[in-house]
Amino acid sequence: MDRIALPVSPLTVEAFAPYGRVLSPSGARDTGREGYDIWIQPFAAESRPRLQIVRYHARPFVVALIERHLHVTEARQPLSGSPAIIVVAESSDTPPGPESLHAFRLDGEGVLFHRGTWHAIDAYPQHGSHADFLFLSEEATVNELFEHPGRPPERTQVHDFRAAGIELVIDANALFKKPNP
Ligand SMILES: NC(=O)N[C@@H](O)C(=O)O
Repeated sequence: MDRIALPVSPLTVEAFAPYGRVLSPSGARDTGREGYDIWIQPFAAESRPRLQIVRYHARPFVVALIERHLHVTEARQPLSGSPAIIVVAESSDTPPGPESLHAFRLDGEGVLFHRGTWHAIDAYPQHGSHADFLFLSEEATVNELFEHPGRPPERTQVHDFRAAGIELVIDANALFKKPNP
């Protein structure tokens, strides 16, 4: 098994742009009224939206499976629990290599994936027992994955690094490297 370390990058609008948007009230508002600003986010789904709360339990910082959803721009907003690390790669028809994966730490700010952005099926709580997220997806994608887990999904593409003989280990130490002043 080839063991490859994945450094963790600070979550910034620019750094995350290839994978999606950071959900934060930044830049000019889109609409609103006196004393009330609205930033419209480009969420898109081809079936009914599905709002979920997802609890990621603490787990080893090892990435085995990644996936991408072809018919929804999935959104995740931290709710409670520990900051958590997500692993992403740009949308591509063929699965990305380890060199194309990037890990980001979500600590308060959420993200909206571009359609088809590859992501680890897990998020990795940095400490403690779990990390809870508000999770916006679509009914058809979620039902395929969780109501019919034995059936190969049509709306989601999955890739198994473990089956390819690759063990991806998130480099948690990089979390503590402060950006250069
Ligand atoms: N939970 C959910 O709707 N989808 C997951 O497969 C995911 O992490 O994208």
